[in-house]
Amino acid sequence: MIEANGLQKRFGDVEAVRDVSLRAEDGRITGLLGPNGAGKSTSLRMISTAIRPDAGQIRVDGINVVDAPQQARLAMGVMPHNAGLYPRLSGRENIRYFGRLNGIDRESLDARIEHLAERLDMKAFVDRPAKGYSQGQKLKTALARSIVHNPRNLILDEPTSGLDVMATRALRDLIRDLRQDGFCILFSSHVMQEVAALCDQIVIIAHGQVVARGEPDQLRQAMGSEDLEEVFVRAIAKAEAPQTADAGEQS
Ligand SMILES: Nc1ncnc2c1ncn2[C@@H]1O[C@H](COP(=O)(O)OP(=O)(O)OP(=O)(O)O)[C@@H](O)[C@H]1O
Repeated sequence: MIEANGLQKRFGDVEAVRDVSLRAEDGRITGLLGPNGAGKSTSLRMISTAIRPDAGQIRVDGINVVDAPQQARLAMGVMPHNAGLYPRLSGRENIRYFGRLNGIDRESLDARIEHLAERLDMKAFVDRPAKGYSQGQKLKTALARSIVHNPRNLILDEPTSGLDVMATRALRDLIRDLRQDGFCILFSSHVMQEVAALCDQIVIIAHGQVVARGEPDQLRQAMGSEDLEEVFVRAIAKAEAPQTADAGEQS
């Protein structure tokens, strides 16, 4: 489980995150949705220990990520935006390298990679150099790499951006499978349809603040529209009229 409370982060004059709180449960997919520049990546980077928040608390499976970042990292798999693979290494070697960095011993690592290659249907390409991989193959390798240490929480930053329809579909299926396995999954997107297709819970942010949250049906009700695209637009409009922004937020 991932819990963040009152996150704030400033880069010089830019208030990237002003007030973000969220709770992502095990066995559920939580989508962090917002327009470009809303503060999604910054929030996920704070949660995944890449940067320190200026204020606020983050707990992953109860571990305080600011006080115990290394311990927290073991509990999380992270797929950053545009995560690259080493092109000359095979998929297996890419995954193994990450596994070794995470301190997994050689024997359990080999077994784990074999399991993931089977689970993610990677056998046909996992021993080829990554430089020839299709988008979908790259994605599976990056996903396997991010969960090689067997975390219970998975954070994905705009995982489908730049992917074609087939690769997007394959990734969605994989994410659903991981939910089935009990993973807590938190991912960001600026595309409402993307989030609607996958998420059990949606947190909408704009201008660094949470402007609405809830299950898709709760959001439809709160924003008075059946169309989730319209829900997104209305929630963002509320953020742009700050005096009414709090009224629309659902817990
Ligand atoms: N390292 C940084 N230095 C300066 N400004 C930054 C930095 N990182 C983010 N920002 C700024 O903070 C704001 C939020 O950025 P962030 O990347 O979190 O948004 P986002 O919601 O992920 O957007 P996108 O969908 O475009 O990726 C933006 O105005 C961005 O320019």
